[in-house]
Amino acid sequence: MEEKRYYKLTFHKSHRETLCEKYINHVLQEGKAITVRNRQRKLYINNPSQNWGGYRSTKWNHVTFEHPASFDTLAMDSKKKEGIINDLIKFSEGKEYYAKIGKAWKRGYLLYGPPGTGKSSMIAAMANYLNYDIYDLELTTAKDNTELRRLLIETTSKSIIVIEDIDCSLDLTGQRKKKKQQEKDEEKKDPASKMAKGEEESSSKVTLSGLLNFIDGLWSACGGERIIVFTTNYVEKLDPALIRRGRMDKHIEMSYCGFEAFKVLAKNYLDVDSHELFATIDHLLEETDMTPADVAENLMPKSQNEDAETCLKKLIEAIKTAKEEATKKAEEEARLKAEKEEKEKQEATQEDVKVDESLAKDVVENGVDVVKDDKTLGNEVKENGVTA
Ligand SMILES: Nc1ncnc2c1ncn2[C@@H]1O[C@H](COP(=O)(O)OP(=O)(O)OP(=O)(O)O)[C@@H](O)[C@H]1O
Repeated sequence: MEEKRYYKLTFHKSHRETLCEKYINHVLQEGKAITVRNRQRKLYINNPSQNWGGYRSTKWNHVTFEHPASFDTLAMDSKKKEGIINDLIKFSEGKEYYAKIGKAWKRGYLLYGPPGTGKSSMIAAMANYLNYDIYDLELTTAKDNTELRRLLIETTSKSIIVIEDIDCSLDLTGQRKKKKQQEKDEEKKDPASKMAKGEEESSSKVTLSGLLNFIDGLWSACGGERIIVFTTNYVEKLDPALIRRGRMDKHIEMSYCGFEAFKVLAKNYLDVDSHELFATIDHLLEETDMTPADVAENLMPKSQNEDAETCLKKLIEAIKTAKEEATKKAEEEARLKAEKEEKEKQEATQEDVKVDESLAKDVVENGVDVVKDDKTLGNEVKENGVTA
């Protein structure tokens, strides 16, 4: 049995009011805050449903969440960062507000940007900032919408539910309408294909509507205080229904490393606030797309002998190389494009020649017609002339 511990307070009766009204309340609130602060946060990962049955089995496996990322270590534009922090604070303190406006206490974030720009780091920073658990939902592991619902009902409040690379998880992209049309066309040609597909679909599919229901549905009102995060490298591929405001309330672009983001990394990795090489780096980063992950990798000292200056020089070389590669790539792309255009032009000319040839043939034939027509006309004129 849990040991019950207590403290005995002795005080003069003149302090009775202060003690009962203020002090005890303060102690209770501090106690709760300490419990929250010391709570070990967890990272949950969903189990495939064949492992759900049996003794002690669960839908989610968990490990202790110990990612060190924070908003201080996150390299991005400071105003943008501040905006996100304020948004999170407003959300986490918004219980009454959400109740007042009649909305479930949840918020959706869409994080998009190229690989290595810090989407995962941002999620970790959010969880650390708010002291929330993370549910890393692997959609392809869920067999269908019912399983998805059962998984979500088991999530607890004060949590971030993450679906990474949503564009790869399922066929939830803007392509679905085109694909449906294609399928319809195929079915018209081969009705048997419909049946085969039906079986396939029922064996494993979380659908777009299932996912939308997951975001909007009634379940999300149970317990509240949940953040839903989708990440993607290709925001333009996603179905607009999935990311419209109200579902994904805040869209956050994680972009290539700018000078401000670089300064955060330089401070974190090298403990340097300013350096004469900063101006060169600022200039180079303006012209070159480099992810914070690449910048960080170059800034990290690889041996005891590498000091801040060596690492900054290393970074300058890396950006220059990246710039050269980008230029070469752009030139190659331009060359291929020009080649393609030239080929298309030639094909069009050949097509024109063919058209000209067949036209010439027609003209020869039509020429005969014209002669014939002329004859007819001549006759008519003659006749008219006679009539006249
Ligand atoms: N904005 C950033 N601030 C600080 N570190 C970053 C940032 N972006 C990337 N990094 C560093 O690069 C590593 C990879 O970044 P991260 O996994 O967060 O990127 P990602 O955008 O989620 O990539 P992917 O799309 O491939 O999952 C991180 O561990 C971190 O060290």
